[in-house]
Amino acid sequence: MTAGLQVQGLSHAFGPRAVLEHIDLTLPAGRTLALVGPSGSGKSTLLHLCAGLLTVREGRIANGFACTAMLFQQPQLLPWKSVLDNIALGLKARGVARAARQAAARAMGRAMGLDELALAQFPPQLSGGMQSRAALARALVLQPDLLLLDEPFSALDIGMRQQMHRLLLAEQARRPLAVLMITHDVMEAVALADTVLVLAGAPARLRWRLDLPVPAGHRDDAWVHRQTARLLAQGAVRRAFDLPPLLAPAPLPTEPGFDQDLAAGRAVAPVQRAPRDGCEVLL
Ligand SMILES: Nc1ncnc2c1ncn2[C@@H]1O[C@H](COP(=O)(O)OP(=O)(O)OP(=O)(O)O)[C@@H](O)[C@H]1O
Repeated sequence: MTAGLQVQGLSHAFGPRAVLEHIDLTLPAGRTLALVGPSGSGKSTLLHLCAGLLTVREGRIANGFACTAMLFQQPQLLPWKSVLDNIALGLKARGVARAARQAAARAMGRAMGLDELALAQFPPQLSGGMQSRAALARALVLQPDLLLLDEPFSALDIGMRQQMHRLLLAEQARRPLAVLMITHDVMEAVALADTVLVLAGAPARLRWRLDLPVPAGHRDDAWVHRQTARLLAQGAVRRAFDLPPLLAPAPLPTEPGFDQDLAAGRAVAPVQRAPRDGCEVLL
């Protein structure tokens, strides 16, 4: 039985065009892994392969989680169903009786900040932020142990986005929910993830890995800003995003964090625990 999500030697091509090459990653229970990279680098392709929406042709993906849910860039709520019924959709598909699924959907919707009026409305009547809450509730009501996030918060303003982050972190504080997320927003990745992986190149490989030892629930804005600056100061990361070199590199923050240049020496060895603070690093 596979523990967590394991991706080994994964490559993918669309026709003659190679998109991903030799991707290795591991996501254990309760951890968050964020994939960042330039547009078109294959983040969605990798996520869709993990979700089973694309067929793996080279390499291996083993998903040992019992229940996987996914959130897309658009909330994708059914406009002809009430918000409550939208949240309950997955439970209906599982065959849960109407009264039980509505009770569970109501409780999750309320936990996501949707009041009775919002639950009774139809999706087009809600703001984008409320629709995002409904989409998150629809995923979490299934009690997934793996959540795949395909930039679901990208259209939200910064305040709304942070509210969504808090809801997600609250769920992770309650139970060991693993999250694999892709985002364009490096700061969002640093705010939420235990590990940030930078994907770049054509075909894309993992170029950089940053392990963040402070639990996401204990990070403040200043810490996130410093760690983001630290990541974006790395030459390999700047090259990945086609950013010009820094003229006068600022001193890197002294907080612990483990940077790994994955492009230098591709031999990926077993994952080991770093004794200093329990972060996992590729050695
Ligand atoms: N179904 C497909 N058929 C052919 N090419 C595809 C398909 N899906 C994606 N691609 C190509 O694969 C490459 C990677 O696309 P992908 O959407 O995975 O990148 P991304 O990093 O998620 O991009 P973005 O950040 O802009 O969403 C792109 O060049 C894209 O055009």
